[in-house]
Amino acid sequence: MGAAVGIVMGSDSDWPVMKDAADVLADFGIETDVDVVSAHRMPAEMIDYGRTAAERGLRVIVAGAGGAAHLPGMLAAVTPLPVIGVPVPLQHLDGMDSLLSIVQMPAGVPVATVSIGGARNAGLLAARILAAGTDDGAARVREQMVTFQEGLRQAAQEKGARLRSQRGGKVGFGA
Ligand SMILES: Nc1c(C(=O)O)ncn1[C@@H]1O[C@H](COP(=O)(O)O)[C@@H](O)[C@H]1O
Repeated sequence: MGAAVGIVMGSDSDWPVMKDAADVLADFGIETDVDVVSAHRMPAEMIDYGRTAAERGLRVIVAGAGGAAHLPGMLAAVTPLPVIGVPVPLQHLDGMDSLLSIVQMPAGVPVATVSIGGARNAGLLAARILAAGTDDGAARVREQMVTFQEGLRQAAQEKGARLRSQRGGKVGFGA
């Protein structure tokens, strides 16, 4: 089977952030296709990528960009697939520029925007979108997600236990 999730970014300089999306999807055994696609610098190829994404078998696109981040919104304009936008923080403005560029989409063209630098959550959201299907593959991802969530619950409980023991039992509900 080909890649179900396309991970694209405006430049290879975004990869240290965007890698987290690829890594968590690999943990779920979900195949990804990674590339640099820039709305600003290669508009024709970007439109082509978005227009052909669904027919190439992609089911979700994760798009990250920094600064004036038009890439996620422009992809959402030309594909019927769900697009998850990742604001990439740059040296100036700490990613606020990118966040506001991605999140403030006009009505009719949704981009699901995660937090600044939140590529791991973008990957997890892509997995959840795939898990919402009715096929066997979706059921498999759903089961894995439940196991993943159980891991989060256990880790949070351990954090509480550690803190309570450091404080001699003086924190926690009703302390
Ligand atoms: N925001 C965009 C777009 C776009 O939205 O089309 N294309 C490149 N970029 C961003 O420019 C930043 C600097 O890129 P360089 O490091 O290549 O100079 C990157 O964060 C990229 O996502």
